[in-house]
Amino acid sequence: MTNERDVLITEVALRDGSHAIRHQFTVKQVTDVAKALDEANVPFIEVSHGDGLGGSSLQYGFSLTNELELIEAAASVVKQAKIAVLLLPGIGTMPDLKQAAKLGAKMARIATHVTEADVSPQHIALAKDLGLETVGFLMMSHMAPTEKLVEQAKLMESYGADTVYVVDSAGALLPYQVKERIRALKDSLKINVGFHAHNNLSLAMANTLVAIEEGATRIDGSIRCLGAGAGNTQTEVLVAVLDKLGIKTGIDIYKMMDIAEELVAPILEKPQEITKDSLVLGYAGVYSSFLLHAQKAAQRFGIDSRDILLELGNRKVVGGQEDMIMDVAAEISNRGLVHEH
Ligand SMILES: CC[C@H](O)CC(=O)C(=O)O
Ligand SMILES: [Mn+2]
Repeated sequence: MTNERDVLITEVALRDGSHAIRHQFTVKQVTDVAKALDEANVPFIEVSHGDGLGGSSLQYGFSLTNELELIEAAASVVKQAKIAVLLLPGIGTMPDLKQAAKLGAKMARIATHVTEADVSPQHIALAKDLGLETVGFLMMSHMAPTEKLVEQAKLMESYGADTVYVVDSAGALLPYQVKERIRALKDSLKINVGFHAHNNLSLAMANTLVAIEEGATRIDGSIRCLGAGAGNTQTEVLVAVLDKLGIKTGIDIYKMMDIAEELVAPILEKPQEITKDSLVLGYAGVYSSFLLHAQKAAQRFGIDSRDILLELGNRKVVGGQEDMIMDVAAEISNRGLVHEH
């Protein structure tokens, strides 16, 4: 395979996909998938709890396997790929990042809400000090106007990030909105621009292509759509589409198809598709990682999960406010009782 790449893909199934399987990855699953992705020449493979380093908790869901063990295992089987880790300041800590680097992580993605880049300077600086390739990851990008996004991206650039990502956490952005955001970042930043999609409105591929057209060179995908909500841009499909467009990823399409079919499909509890709930995530602009939490709350209170998700969207609830999901479910359920009597 060639190492000539126009676009550098980060495969996120072993991190974003953790949400979809309730953080139940085993060491064997992670090593098998990471080794195969490495052999397919994927340049970056992200491994962490779905909510990033330190995410294993009552609030976000306990991991079956300690993520540090998963990171170490993945790092031990890759030859050319770099292992990336996600860190949300406030969930993960500086010691977590140091430990991940010691175990073989080579890229740190520091994620904040789109209006809160100013919580990330210490983490970005530490990642750089550790010699890691450093990415600023602006989540829920649909919630801020483009000027705000640019302001926040510039902050991350000033802290030392090598790349800033527009992250469509809810899968809520429409193609023209992606176009405007990526173009504005390309016009305002000197560093790389990246894009991370969720497929809740079936727009992940279209949005990713628009982002690339506007100059994004760092792109996330999840193989077999193993990501939160309806998953991300499906990596093996993206690799094929980019190949048809003459855009080089350096990734082996046949190997990616085989990994999707033979290694990743069996990990899924059910095939990834746009269900009524994942559609509502995109429609209402809700964090994709809230999906299973909302379904659990709906079951507990005997209510429709779509009502919970719509209300979370109305309230503009963001990452870190997972406890609101139960609160909202309880309120909806109480309101229901009031109506009945
Ligand atoms: C909770 C972290 C989140 O899953 C990061 C991410 O992939 C996103 O915001 O889309
Ligand atoms: Mn995501």
